[in-house]
Amino acid sequence: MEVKTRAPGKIILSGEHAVVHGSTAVASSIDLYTFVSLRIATPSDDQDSLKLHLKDMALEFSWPITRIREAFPESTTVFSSMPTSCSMESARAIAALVEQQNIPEAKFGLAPGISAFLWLYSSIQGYKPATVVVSSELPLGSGLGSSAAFCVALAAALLAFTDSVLVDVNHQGWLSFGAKDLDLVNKWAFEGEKMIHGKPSGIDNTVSTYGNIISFKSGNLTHMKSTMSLKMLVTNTKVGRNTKALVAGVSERMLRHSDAMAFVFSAVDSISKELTAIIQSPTPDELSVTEKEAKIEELMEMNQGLLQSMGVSHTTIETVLRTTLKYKLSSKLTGAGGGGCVLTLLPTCTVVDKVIAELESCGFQCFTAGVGGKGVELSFVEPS
Ligand SMILES: Nc1ncnc2c1ncn2[C@@H]1O[C@H](COP(=O)(O)OP(=O)(O)OP(=O)(O)O)[C@@H](O)[C@H]1O
Ligand SMILES: C[C@@](O)(CCO)CC(=O)[O-]
Ligand SMILES: [Mg+2]
Repeated sequence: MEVKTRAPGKIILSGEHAVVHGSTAVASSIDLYTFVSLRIATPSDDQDSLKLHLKDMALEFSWPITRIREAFPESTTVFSSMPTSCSMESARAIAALVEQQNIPEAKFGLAPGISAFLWLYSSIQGYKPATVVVSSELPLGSGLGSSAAFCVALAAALLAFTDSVLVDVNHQGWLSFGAKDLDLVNKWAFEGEKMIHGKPSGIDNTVSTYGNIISFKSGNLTHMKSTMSLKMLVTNTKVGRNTKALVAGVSERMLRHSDAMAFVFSAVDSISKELTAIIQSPTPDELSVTEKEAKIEELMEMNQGLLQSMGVSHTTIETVLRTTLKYKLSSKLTGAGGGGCVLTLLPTCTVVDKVIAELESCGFQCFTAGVGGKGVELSFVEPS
């Protein structure tokens, strides 16, 4: 028996970085997914290793089960219902397991993801030989939550073969988890995110797990009932960056200028709260769709200004802002910034061809994202 899971990426409409420091943020899942398939080996497979295949990168890793057992002598599957943080000792053992794999230098950025995989696997499945295959529609390290989608899809697949969750193995097609099981997937995914981001707020794994549009503050999620359809253009500047380093940079600025940064974070909190109210306010009783869109655009511009003051914008992001403004469109970075992706609100009836052509002539890549779909799902596949 094999299980396949898919977990969506996300966009942050307002509040990235400030959310790490306790402000409200608003995020939505998008219709681009990371897929994980897990096949636990049976005795007839004669397999005594744990294999990880990163399909998009054409990379395959393999660890003898004896090495996994030595690295995690405490690990047993009884822990699968108790999400646990990776200890310093386990982190050292994982670093040694990753080092042995001789990752090509250009792909060193994958090491934190592989470490998260080893922690989640050994904690949830223990010492079983298995093959895990990962593929993704999301650009990695671009602000669309690839790390969270990876951890959520992985946690979901690993938990599907434990007694800690209740799933119907005979169901045909994509299947959702129950509410309690989603909570468990989310908690384990957060443990993985910690190994990739250092100090994540939890918003990315939460929106990838539950889907939809959410508002999030201090670890608490509120599902939003949007009364309008939001159309977003996503522009990938293709400038690589690392969320962990950017989050650490904002925290350092916070330590240097704590009073000023507290005001910045508080302003972001107000922006997210106002955005939450607009997205959910009934139409046309209060505001027309056009009025709502104009308000959202203004809030996005204000949020972008505050992100600049946190030090996480980038010259390429500024180029996207200037270009879209020529077409009277408002934009902000999304995710950790420092490059990566920029969001542009596309108000009703906007013609996008010209702005996309101009952005792509700068070497950027544009696409429109389906906003607010389902969260993580799973599907059981019979062996061929
Ligand atoms: N499909 C995948 N396969 C393997 N590793 C992955 C995959 N997706 C993400 N990762 C891991 O996550 C890292 C990228 O995470 P990072 O948090 O820096 O960017 P992001 O999640 O795409 O953006 P943001 O956090 O701003 O939304 C990769 O370098 C890798 O370690
Ligand atoms: C930059 C950040 O706010 C969002 C990254 O998508 C980090 C986090 O909340 O964990
Ligand atoms: Mg990430």
